[in-house]
Order: sequence, then structure tokens, then C-alpha cells
Amino acid sequence: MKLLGFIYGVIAYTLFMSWMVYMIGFLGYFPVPKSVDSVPTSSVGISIFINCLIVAIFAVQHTIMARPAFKQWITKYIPKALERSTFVLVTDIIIWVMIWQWQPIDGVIWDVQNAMVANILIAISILGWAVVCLSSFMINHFELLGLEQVWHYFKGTEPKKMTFQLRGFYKHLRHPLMFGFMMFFWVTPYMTLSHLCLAAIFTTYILIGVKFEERDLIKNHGDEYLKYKEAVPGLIPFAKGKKNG
Ligand SMILES: C[S@@+](CC[C@H](N)C(=O)[O-])C[C@H]1O[C@@H](n2cnc3c(N)ncnc32)[C@H](O)[C@@H]1O
Repeated sequence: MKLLGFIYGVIAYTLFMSWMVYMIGFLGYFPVPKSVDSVPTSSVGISIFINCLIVAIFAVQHTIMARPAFKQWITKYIPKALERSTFVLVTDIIIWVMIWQWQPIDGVIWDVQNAMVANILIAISILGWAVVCLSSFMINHFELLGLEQVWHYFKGTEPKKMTFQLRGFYKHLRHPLMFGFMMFFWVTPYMTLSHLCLAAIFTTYILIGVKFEERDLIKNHGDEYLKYKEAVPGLIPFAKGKKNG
């Protein structure tokens, strides 16, 4: 059982990293079988509807499964150590379905012709992706993705409780990971309607998701988080305090 639990966690983690890397190609920065700008097969209306539906499923899953009440409920049926990996695995399935079922939409919003400017924009976008990865390490990458929990489960030891982190990017921004995703999605030399649709619906989710996350962080860390919120901007670096998400 312990070995199976560990394998389950490793599969969830590997699938997670696979779509994270694929996303760089999905945005068009290296060739992949299906990208955000592949050839459209449906009308604009149907495409927008299907794309919004898939991301809405992701948003609902993420919002529900990340809440303490849901975690309490599901750990009645599965070992506590597998809860995070289950969250990660369901996310993986939804994101891979999104990539597979994404409905590209024709239409170019902007297309930067200058090669140097275009390359700088691509570099900033990929830097955003790197900010996502680095931020996860500043919290605790392996715990966020469930691997630490299944490793302790396998060894029969107790994992350390996730603590509130104020290091690295988190000293300057409350949501650097989400900020990294915004850089990744929005900064591009070639913005199509399809790419815009992806960026817009994920941004909407991020803006709603961080509200729920902060509600839980305030419940768990009380005054410490409230003071942090007062002093450190949310999603916009260098902006003043809590007004920014
Ligand atoms: C996907 S991470 C995103 C964190 C943050 N919203 C960001 O954008 O960088 C979500 C998890 O990080 C946790 N978290 C958020 N801020 C944290 C902090 N400063 N220290 C430790 N955990 C944090 C939340 O409780 C949640 O479980």
C-alpha cells in the first residue's frame, strides 16, 4: 500500500511537470502537436464556449479541492498523505484534456515584426514560467505537488506541517507564482484571439482564486497574514499593499 501510494504521488507529479513543460510549446515557443494557435475546427462562438467550459471546470475543481472542508471530507476515504497528490492528479487530467480539446480561434490581435523585440517578449514570457517554478520552491515545491507527503508515507514518517513563508519573491509580492503565470500568458510577440481567450480566462480564475486562498491563509495565520497583506502587494510588484488583490 505504501509503495503504491508513493508510485501514485510520483505519477501525479510527473504528469504535472509534463504539462508545465508542454505549456511552453502550447503557447508557440517550441513545436508541439497541438498548440493554442493550431488550425481552428469550430466556429468562434462554439470555440469560446468550449474553451471557457474547460477552464471553468479547472477553476471549480481548483477552488473546491483546495478548501480545508473538502480536504477533511476526502481524507475520510483516502489516506491523508495522498490528498495533495489526488488534487495534483485531477488538475493534471483537466489540463491535459484542456490542451487536447482546446478550440483554436482565428484572428490576430498583435504581431510584433521586429525580431529583437519579439525575442525579448518571448524571453519575458518564459521568465514568467521560470518565476512560477522558482516561487513553488520558495514555498515548498515538493510539498505543494504532493511528493513530500507520499515520500513520508512510504517511509512511515510524519511530514512537517507546511509553514508560512516570507522568503525570496514572497518578501515583495504575495502571489509571485500567479504573477509568473500572468507574465507567461500575456507577454507574447504574437497575440491571437485564441491566446487572448486563454490568457483572459486564466486571469479571471487567478483573480478569483487568490481571494479564496487568502481567506484560508487569514484563517490559518491570522494577524501574521493580515500584517503581511497590509505591507506587501498582491499581484502587482511594487504597488502599495492590500489594494492589489
Ligand atoms: C499554488 S500556490 C500559490 C501561492 C501564491 N498564491 C502565489 O501565487 O505565489 C497555493 C498554495 O500556497 C500556499 N501559500 C500561499 N502563500 C504562502 C506563503 N507565503 N507561505 C506558505 N504557503 C503559502 C497556499 O496556502 C496554497 O496552499
